[in-house]
Amino acid sequence: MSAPEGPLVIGVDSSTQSTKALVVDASTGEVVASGQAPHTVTTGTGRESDPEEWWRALQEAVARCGRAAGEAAAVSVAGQQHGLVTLDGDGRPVRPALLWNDVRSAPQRDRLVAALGGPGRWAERVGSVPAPAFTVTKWAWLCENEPDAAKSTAAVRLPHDYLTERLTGRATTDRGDASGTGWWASSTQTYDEEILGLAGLRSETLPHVLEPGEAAGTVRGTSDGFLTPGTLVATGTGDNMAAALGLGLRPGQPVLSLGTSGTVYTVSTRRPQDPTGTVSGFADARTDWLPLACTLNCTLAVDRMAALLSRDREDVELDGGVTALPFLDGERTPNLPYARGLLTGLQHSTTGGQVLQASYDGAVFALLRALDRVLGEEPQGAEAGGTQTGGAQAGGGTEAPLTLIGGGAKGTAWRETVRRLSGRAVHVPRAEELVALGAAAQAAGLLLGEDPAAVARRWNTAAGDSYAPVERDDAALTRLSEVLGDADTLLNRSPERL
Ligand SMILES: Nc1ncnc2c1ncn2[C@@H]1O[C@H](COP(=O)(O)OP(=O)(O)O)[C@@H](O)[C@H]1O
Ligand SMILES: O=C(CO)[C@@H](O)[C@H](O)COP(=O)(O)O
Repeated sequence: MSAPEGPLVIGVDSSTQSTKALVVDASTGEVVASGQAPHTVTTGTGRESDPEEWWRALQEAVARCGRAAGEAAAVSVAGQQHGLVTLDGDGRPVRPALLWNDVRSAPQRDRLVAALGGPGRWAERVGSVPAPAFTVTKWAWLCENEPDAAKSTAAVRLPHDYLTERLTGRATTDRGDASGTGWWASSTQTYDEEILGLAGLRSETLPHVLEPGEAAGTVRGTSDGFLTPGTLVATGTGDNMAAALGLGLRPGQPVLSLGTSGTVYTVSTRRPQDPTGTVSGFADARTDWLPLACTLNCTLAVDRMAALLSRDREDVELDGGVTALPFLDGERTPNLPYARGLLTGLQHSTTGGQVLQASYDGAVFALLRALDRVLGEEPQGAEAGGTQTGGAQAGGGTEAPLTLIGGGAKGTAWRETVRRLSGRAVHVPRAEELVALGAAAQAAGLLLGEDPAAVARRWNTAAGDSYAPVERDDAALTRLSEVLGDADTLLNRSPERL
């Protein structure tokens, strides 16, 4: 590896399953070192992680980058969105963080939506109709179910806020991640006092929202020595906002992220306001917007099905006539918090490979159903000929290709399922860890005084392999739509009847 041409920066992705750190040459975008450390996520009725473990994992992942990490001039931390981190007066976690994929706050979500005046009011004011994934519903759940923990809470942070504050000692966040809380209003770009009142949260417990391009601070001497004191710290942001930076995404370009969560999103110049709640109207990490739909059941659900079938994740078979809706954790898109996995169409002739392929189909179908609505949020991004179940007409035509990122993008079965069910061209960047790369671009932008998306484009991070459109499998899409409709009662069964 050649000697770095420019200053080094560090990008961190503290996501659901692990922390990934990249040391990047700010001039060329070359990844000169990388490190990863796992997280523990509870698997009971809730989904929780210990913020202190995230901090240890960050230190471990950066330490695994070796000496180059100590030479970095700037760092940025991107994190899984929405997580509720509650800190006591000494900055210590009051309890484990409630994660984005914990759906226990579904009842509180329903009550909060009604209390403000219904989905339309939320969409217009906040940009999103909150899902149980949102921080505001989790806080309401905590107040009702663990009042002592709520009373002990002196500060509320998102995952990336918590880690950035451990570095700098300052309580800050950014508009991108703030837009996933449910109490930051995209209409005013401020915390919404009425919503905070409905949730019973004091605004003084929240961090300051930095402007895009501002510094969160510098690494303080007491940051356990794994980074050089005085290193610049950028705002950080949510993981999907960081990935958009990492791709240097332009308005209207659709992205499908296949990670622990599945997400479909684009950058939009128009503030999203979807009253159906399918599209969350997030802010991006710059000055635009990030209309996004998210599924709870993506790579982990399909991996679980592969394990149940004792099959390798690539060992699939097509055309089995089997239909699976792998909603093992409940589902967010569509909004089915109490759903469980559903399999139908099984016959004596059905094979394990067909069941596994059906699981991929169900997971990708749930994402593609939202694609048109996501793209419809961008004036010039609205694409001709889109349909509810997959976007473009067969053959792709003039539509922008679907950019595929996340761990699942490395898989052939995932990629081919997206091609077959979308009928669109698919582009897979060679760069991995786009979230961490986006955080690195943000750090480089702060250091060099550049737009981070322009930095990513200068680094040519989106370079990769393109796959031509194939005939869209309309029969599979129709079958999936019909099963989803016919199973509505089953998928909405209340928790006590599960
Ligand atoms: N080669 C691969 N083929 C298919 N899937 C993969 C491959 N490598 C990793 N994955 C999937 O990627 C997932 C992790 O994706 P990632 O984006 O890193 O997660 P996170 O959302 O936590 O950041 C794993 O759950 C795994 O199922
Ligand atoms: O909830 C969302 C987006 O609204 C998720 O995308 C989380 O941000 C988790 O991200 P990953 O850990 O799957 O990357």
